[in-house]
Order: sequence, then C-alpha cells, then structure tokens
Amino acid sequence: MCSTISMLQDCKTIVIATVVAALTTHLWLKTCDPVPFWAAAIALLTIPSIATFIVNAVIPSSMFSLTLAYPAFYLALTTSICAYRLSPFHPLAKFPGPIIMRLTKLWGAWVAYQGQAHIYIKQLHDRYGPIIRIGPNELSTVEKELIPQILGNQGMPKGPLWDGRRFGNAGNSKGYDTLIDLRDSVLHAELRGPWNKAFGAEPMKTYEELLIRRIVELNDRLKKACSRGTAQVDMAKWPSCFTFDLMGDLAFSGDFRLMENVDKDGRLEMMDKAMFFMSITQHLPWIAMSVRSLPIINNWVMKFMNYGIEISIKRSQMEFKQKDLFYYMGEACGRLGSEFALIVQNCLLAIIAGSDTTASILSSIVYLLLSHPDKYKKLQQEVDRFFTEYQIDLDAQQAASDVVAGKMYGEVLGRLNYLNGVISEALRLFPAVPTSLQRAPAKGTSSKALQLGNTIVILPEGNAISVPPYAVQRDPRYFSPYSEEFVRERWFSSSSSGIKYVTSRDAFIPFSAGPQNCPGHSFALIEMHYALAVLVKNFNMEFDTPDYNPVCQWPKFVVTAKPSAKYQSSPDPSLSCESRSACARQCSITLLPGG
Ligand code: HEM
Repeated sequence: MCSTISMLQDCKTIVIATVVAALTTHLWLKTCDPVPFWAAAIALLTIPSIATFIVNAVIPSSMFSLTLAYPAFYLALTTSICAYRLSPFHPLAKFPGPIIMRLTKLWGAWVAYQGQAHIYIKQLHDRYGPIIRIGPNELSTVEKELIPQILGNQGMPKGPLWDGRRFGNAGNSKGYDTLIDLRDSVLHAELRGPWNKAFGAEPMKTYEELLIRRIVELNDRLKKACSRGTAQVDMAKWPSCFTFDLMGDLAFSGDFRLMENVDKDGRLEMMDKAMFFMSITQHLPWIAMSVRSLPIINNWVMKFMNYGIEISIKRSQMEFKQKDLFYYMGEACGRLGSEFALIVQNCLLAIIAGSDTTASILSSIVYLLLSHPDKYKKLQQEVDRFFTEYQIDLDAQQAASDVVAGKMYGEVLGRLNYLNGVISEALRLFPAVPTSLQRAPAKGTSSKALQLGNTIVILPEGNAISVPPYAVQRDPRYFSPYSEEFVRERWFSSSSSGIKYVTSRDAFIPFSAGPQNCPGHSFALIEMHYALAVLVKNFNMEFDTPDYNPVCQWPKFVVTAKPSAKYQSSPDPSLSCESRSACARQCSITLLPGG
C-alpha cells in the first residue's frame, strides 16, 4: 500500500516536473521568437536531461529516467503549443481558418511544395472570408481597403517570410542584404535608392536598346527554328532564356547566351532549384538557415551564388560598356560603406526577380491568347496596324540599325489599347508573385492597427499579414463580371458590348504597392509589350496538343509556331500593308505539314 502511494506521488512529481519544464520552454520560445534554430535545438535536447537530474536529486528513489523524460517533455511541449495556438487567448484567435494552419506552418510548406499555394489560399478566402488565419501567427487578407495600410507608405516592413527566402549570407557587416530580403525599413530605404536610380528615365533608354537587341535575337532564333515551316517551341523555356539573357545584360552587361545555346549549361534549372527551396523555407524561416546547410540544398544555393560571384568578377574586369545595375550598385556601395558581396547579391537578385517573373507572364499571355483565338486575332490586327504605321520591319539588321538611329517604340507600344489590356488581364489572372506579399509590425512597435470600415484590426508584433494578389485580383467585388475569365475589355474605359465592368485599379497589385513595390515594373511592362508585339506579328502559334490541359501541364506547353509567310516568300506587293500581313498569316497556315 505504502509503495503504491509513494509510486503515485513519484508519478505526480514527474508529471509536474515535465509540465513545468515544457511550459517554461514554450514561454521562452514564444517570448524570444524568433529563437535561433541552434539555440532551440540545444534547449530541446538538453532540457529533459536537466529535468531528470533535478527530479532525481530531489527524490533519490524516483523512477524518473531519461527514457521517460524525453517523450513526456515533448508530449507536454507539443500539447502546450497546440493548446495555445487553438485557444481564445491567442491574439489571432478570432480570425477563421483551417485548424491545421492555426497549428503549424508545416502545412503551408507542404502546400507550397505541391506548387498550388495561390489556388489554395484563394479557396480558403472563398470559404472563410476576407481576413483569414493562414498560420499560427499569420493572417491573409483580400480587403483592398487594407492594402495601403499594409503595403503602402503608412504600411509595415517586410515579414518573417523574407528570413526564410534569403539566398545570400544573412546580411553583411553594415546590416545590408539583397533589397528584397531587407526587413529593416531604414536600411531598405537606403538600398532602394540605387535601385531606383538604376531604373530612372536615363538608364531606361540604355535598357531599351539592350531590350531591342535581345528581341531581335529572339525573333531571329524563332524564325530559324521555323525554317522548315513550323516548329515545336517550348513556350515556357524560350521566354525564360530570353528574359535571363536580358537581365544578364541589364545587371552585368553580361553575355549569358541562353537563347544561343538553349541553356545547355542548365542555368535555368540551377536558378529554379534555388528558388524552389526558398518557396518552401519561406514558411519555416526559423529552420531555413539550418536546412540550407544540408549538403544537397547547400549545393543548389551555392552553385547559384558561385555563378553570381563568377560573373561579377568577370564584369568587374570588363572594359566599361554602359551603366548597368552593377555600376549603380558599385557606386552606392562606396557611399553606403558596403562590400563586394552586396553588389553580387543584388545583381543576382535582378536575374531572379526580373527573369522568371516576366517569362512566366509572357507564357501566361501566350496560353491565354491561344485559348481565346478571337482575342488573339484582334490583337494581331492592332499590332499589324502599328507595325505598318511606323513602318517597322523586324528583319534583324533593320531593327539593329533602328537602335543605332535611336528609334525606340516602347512609348508608342505602351499606347496600344488592346495590347495593354491583354497584358493587364494576364497580370491580373496570373500574377507572377501570386501570394507572398507579407508584412509585419516593426520591431518595438508592439502592434499595428488596421482600419476596416468602422472596425479596427489589431496585429500584435510577432504576427504577420499577407496580401495574395492572385486571390485579390480574382475577387468579384473588384473585378466583375467574369472575375475568373480572360476579359481584356474590362480595361477599356467604355465597352462596346454594353456590359458594365467593375475594374478596381486599387486592387490591381501584380507589382505590389508602396515603398517596397517592384522597382523593375516599368521596364518589365516595356519588355512584355515588345516581346508580345513581335511574337504576335511574326508568328502564328497554336497548341501542340488539342487537348492541352493547363491544370496538369502548366506552365510547360509547346506551341506550334508558324512564321508568317514573309519569311518564306515575298507577298504580293500590290496588296495594302494591312491586308498583306493578313495574307501572310493565311499563307503561313498553308505551310503546315499536311495542312
Ligand atoms: C512581370 C514582371 C515582374 C513582376 C510581376 C514583378 C513583381 C514583383 C512584386 C510583386 C514585388 C514585390 C514583393 C513584395 O512586395 O514583397 C517585386 C519586388 C521586386 N522586383 Fe519585381 N517583378 C517583375 C519584374 C521585375 C524586374 C524586371 C526587375 C528588375 C530587376 C524586378 C526586381 C524586383 C526587385 C529588386 C524587387 C524587390 C523590391 C523591394 O524589396 O524594394 N522585378 N516584384
């Protein structure tokens, strides 16, 4: 009897000891968030041993052993964390969202791994409402009224997601990092200066010349690919090679030659692997650096970083050709008292941020046009008229000499109504950054109050909020009717169809908004105008497979590009310019094998 009582007392002591140790650990993790991964790991490995030691010192005959201590401690800690996250005491408790997401960000990482995070977040908003909880400490909102308060001048600095996306070394000795990862608003504003200068009016002229040369090359290479009449062209890969080469020119005055050798060195794959890793670790910032040191992951990231170092060294030894981003970053680094690594990382950022994004929009546009042949035709008509009016012949030499003569068309292309509408509608339906616009209250501010109508939403420090462009831009409150469909007419001020469109430009955020928005957005728009105009003017495209299914195949799709007939034979000179191009396309259809 006595021994049973003493055993029960021992058990009680053990349970109390374990619970106290677990609660103290939870409190410490919560208060000091983010605790460095190594510190958390050491604590989790040692605390049960320490608890065992103390219990055994207090009750020498206790049966509290290490084999019991570890599972008991982890169980108590997990229970405590889960209970708190689901409890009404959590500051985000009143916001709806799936239980699994309230409990852990591992779920978000899993969804990202499957590549469908944007669709999933939209479905959650459809189901739970405009402000939802998508992590233990994270909200997501599609309320456009909140956008300026989150992303705008009165908004917040970047959120913890950026700690998990960091690809460089975590900041240099002065605290600077790549622009996109900088969470400190003051440092961010300082580094944003050279970026803004690099995309000012003067440099943009140089970039447009570089762009035209690359457009001419793209046109030329596709033309060669179609020299037998038609060609199967991978419309995910070609735009990627084109934008990668172009960003190489802009950032490093580089000669990357991806279009020339169809990326035989696997640069795109190298970048994609590094980016894929980051799209997952952004959900688990506290573990990102440790995961990054795993050999296979480290290999991916270091391969990309070493590539950056290699091209930076090459660039620094190059004779001065033109003011590129490397030049502007170098100029600023002297002023900011910073180091070479910062130039390398920021120029690499230009390749990452500027190539994949623009390429993905170009692929989306081709996909949308091929799925809507009537719109494709209307766009061709507008582009044909433009080429005729400005007497542009995209024969490589002619275009190259236009550049020399300082003839550039970015501005006039920007005034083409239909083209503009197609690009805007693609950016609306398939924004290249569909989910990750995350912000969090600045350190030491304790909280951020967001006003929504008469309601005040309080976001305490230690929590974050995201604005997902994919979900916002498909919200029927802001874009209707047909919010999920490709309706470029919604961008006209008046529609001939008599349909009254709701088009909320303040909910159109493909380049984000506010002081941390995309510095390259004007250039990206010009780039897309040129590339699309040339593709539509000189090539007839159609899906390679009639049963193309974007759900399974996106973004890999192959189009059959048929060059317009002018590359095959001279059209009848008696035809007017406009009808000549129409004829050219009809002729090119006859070039189809068996067609
Ligand atoms: C269609 C093409 C592009 C799209 C859709 C796009 C979109 C975006 C978005 C949404 C952000 C903001 C992320 C945030 O608010 O947290 C961003 C940031 C950024 N983008 Fe772009 N981008 C494009 C092209 C470019 C180009 C051509 C460059 C040129 C190098 C560029 C460089 C950057 C940089 C450096 C940032 C970080 C800005 C900062 O933190 O202050 N992007 N981009």
